[in-house]
Amino acid sequence: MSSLKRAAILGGGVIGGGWLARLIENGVEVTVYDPDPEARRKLGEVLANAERAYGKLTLAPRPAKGGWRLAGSVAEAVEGAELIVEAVPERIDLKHKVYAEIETANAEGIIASSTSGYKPSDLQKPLAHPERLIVAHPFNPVYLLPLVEIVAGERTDAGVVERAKEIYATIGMKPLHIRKEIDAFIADRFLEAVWREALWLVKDGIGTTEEIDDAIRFGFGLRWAQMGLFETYRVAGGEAGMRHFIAQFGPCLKWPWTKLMDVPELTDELIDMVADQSHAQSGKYSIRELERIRDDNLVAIMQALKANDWGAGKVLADYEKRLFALTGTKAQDFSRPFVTAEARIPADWTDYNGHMNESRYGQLFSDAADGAMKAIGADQDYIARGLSYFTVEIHIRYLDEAKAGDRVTVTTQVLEGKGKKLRLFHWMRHEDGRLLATGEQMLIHVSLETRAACDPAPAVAAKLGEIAAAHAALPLPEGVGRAVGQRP
Ligand SMILES: NC(=O)C1=CN([C@@H]2O[C@H](COP(=O)(O)OP(=O)(O)OC[C@H]3O[C@@H](n4cnc5c(N)ncnc54)[C@H](O)[C@@H]3O)[C@@H](O)[C@H]2O)C=CC1
Ligand SMILES: C[N+](C)(C)CC(=O)CC(=O)[O-]
Repeated sequence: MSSLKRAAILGGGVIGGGWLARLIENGVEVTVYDPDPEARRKLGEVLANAERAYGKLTLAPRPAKGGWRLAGSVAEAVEGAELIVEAVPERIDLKHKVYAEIETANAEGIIASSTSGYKPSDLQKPLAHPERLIVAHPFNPVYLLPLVEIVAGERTDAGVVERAKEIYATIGMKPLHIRKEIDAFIADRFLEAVWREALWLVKDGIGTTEEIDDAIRFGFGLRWAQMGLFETYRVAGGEAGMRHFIAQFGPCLKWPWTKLMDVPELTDELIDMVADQSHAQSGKYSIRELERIRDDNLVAIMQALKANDWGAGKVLADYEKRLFALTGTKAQDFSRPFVTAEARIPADWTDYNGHMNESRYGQLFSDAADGAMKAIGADQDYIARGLSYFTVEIHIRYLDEAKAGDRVTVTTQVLEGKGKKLRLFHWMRHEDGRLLATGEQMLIHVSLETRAACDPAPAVAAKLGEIAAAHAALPLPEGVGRAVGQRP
């Protein structure tokens, strides 16, 4: 889906692994370099968690997963890559060393540093081609959180910034262009402030790590996830909004409500205190388990926000719209059964029998009916004009099992398409062509205003008539007109 075909990742740790997952889940081929002998195992575990989370996040038809491999050197990894993601540890000498190695093998790819705080002008200083370096600062888990802060250095080419923004948008992200360079950009200045304050609160014995986390997650953390800070405080000002808020709470800014001017020294005693409290708080889970808990919660939050077309949920909705539009524009031969739905089965579609639950077959056939409606021009715009189709009957035959992660495709034949009636026959197949289920479905064209049956608009009737006439020449599908309990 992304016009980006090939990327390289240097550093396959927490952030490099997250980038790898996001890129391959969007069909990009990736080569990774990481000197850690454990890199393959660690990346494999991150990718398994990411696949699970992505499957829950969206059902939109994503492209076939991109492949990935480990390279033996930086030079080997970056060869031919359009995007070079640098995710090595936060040390500028190391980053400069890696850039020098990149320059021996790749002169054109965008170098996108994941740095949490170095200014791009400092990062690009020793480069022969500094114009192609940007900061693209992501947030953990990179495969789920949409924000990426894009920062250009003094010598970055404006075209590189634009191309990078386009790439990140197509892989489901929200590129936020930070127009002025500053250490730690926007988000990390915040996180750093909160982190410093929290360390003081632990050191001074005001709260444990768990109590501090509770203060965030039961209260303002929920507000921040959906409205940020300024909008939240505007609302907190009541009807008089921001001006009243500042009038009321402005004086506190001069009271001793923060320790931000001072940083607690990271003594062994403080480190032990934080680490021990953190272990008491959540040591019963492994890090991978905690990642899965975090991912499930993030998916639920983003889906809730999507339902409200708001914030991170709107980014998800726009990403899905783009994916659906791409499927819609695929050239199809409508004289034969055509593709109406595609999906990779998410883990939570499976049930206690260890396979896709029966209700999800119905969901996929419902998606297929939407695909057929789109094919005849009964799309979102048409529905917005007050016309649509309602399903009045469906008969499903469950012929095989599908497991989490399986890719399935539905093709559809129009059995009848005249006047108000639309009768469809769907085949759901595994990737290798094995039949998984069939569905025969009757839909009736309706006015959404009167909720009663009516004829379709002329353009839809004409397109449907064209496809129905072509399909009338095809043999009737095996299984048409089947009733429950009927033997073959
Ligand atoms: N962990 C976080 O929450 C975030 C980190 N970042 C930034 O991402 C970058 C990477 O951080 P993490 O992934 O957290 O670190 P990490 O320690 O998890 O991973 C770094 C990886 O780089 C590898 N590495 C070391 N030298 C290398 C070299 N010469 N070439 C290739 N790989 C090499 C290491 O083996 C390791 O696997 C840093 O710049 C950091 O500031 C950005 C956003 C969030
Ligand atoms: C702690 N940190 C500075 C590495 C955090 C980030 O850079 C972003 C994040 O994911 O929190």
